[in-house]
Amino acid sequence: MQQPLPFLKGHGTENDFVIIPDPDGKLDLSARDVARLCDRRAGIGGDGLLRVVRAAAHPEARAMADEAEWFMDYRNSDGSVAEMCGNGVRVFARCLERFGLAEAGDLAIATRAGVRRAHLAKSGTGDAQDGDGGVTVSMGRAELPEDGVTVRVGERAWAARHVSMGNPHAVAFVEDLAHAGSLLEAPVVEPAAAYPDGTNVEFVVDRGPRHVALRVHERGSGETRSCGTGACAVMVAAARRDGADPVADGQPVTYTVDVPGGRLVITERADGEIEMTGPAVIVAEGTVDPEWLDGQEA
Ligand SMILES: N[C@@H](CCC[C@H](N)C(=O)O)C(=O)O
Repeated sequence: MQQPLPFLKGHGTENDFVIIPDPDGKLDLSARDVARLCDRRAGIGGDGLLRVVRAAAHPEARAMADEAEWFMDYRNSDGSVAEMCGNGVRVFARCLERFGLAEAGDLAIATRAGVRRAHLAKSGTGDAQDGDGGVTVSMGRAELPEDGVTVRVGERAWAARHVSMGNPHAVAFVEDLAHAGSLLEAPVVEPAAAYPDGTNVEFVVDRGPRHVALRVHERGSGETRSCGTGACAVMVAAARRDGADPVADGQPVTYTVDVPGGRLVITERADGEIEMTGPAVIVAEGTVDPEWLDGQEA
């Protein structure tokens, strides 16, 4: 890489991202490059990376280009690719506004899990957390395979619910979030065959009626301060546990989901579509030294 590489840094409920604009899809960011950029000590630092690419310029998104101009190429902090990132898609929408590539209002974003539709409140309106406008995203429908899954941390084990939000989740209701321990290592999820590509794991407690709190261990990133797809998976698992099924009942249901880094409000509509609202904040912008990125030192 010869030229300084522009980047932004942003977060949604403290799930933080390095954002790299690459409209024409010219950059070849290897897993190693991503891991170096996301390194909190030797790099910029982030739970993941969002590359902003025109859908028409990316082989995985070309088929969506008629519906969505921009593709969110999301990578976990270890460099692995994931299908979807819920906090990331809000921050991505905020970035498009920041770059002048989209205006506040409605916009479609292509992801590996399909097109997601976002509604951006105008920046600086002060009508959401962090002094910035909130973003609402239609996250698609949840899938709930009926396979029995167990999550284990040390000596403790919980029955968990398998939920797909385009990416995989195992949701375990626990008595105390501290029971999940340090989460420095990935929880053991069994049977492993239920998740051939690994999984994100959420631990959930009740806070009140239709109000829960979670901790999450993310595939490819470790414990993070928030996971948007995870919060949606938790919302749906909690609703089913509480006997609510909006498609069957013809009634939408809304849960408040607290995460270590803030709060998300999530509605499952009567047509099954899940809508998540939360903050999306850009905190910095700069350039990466190409010599550092290309260098050999770890
Ligand atoms: N933090 C994200 C999820 C990112 C992807 C996840 N780690 C995976 O591998 O599926 C979110 O906000 O949804």
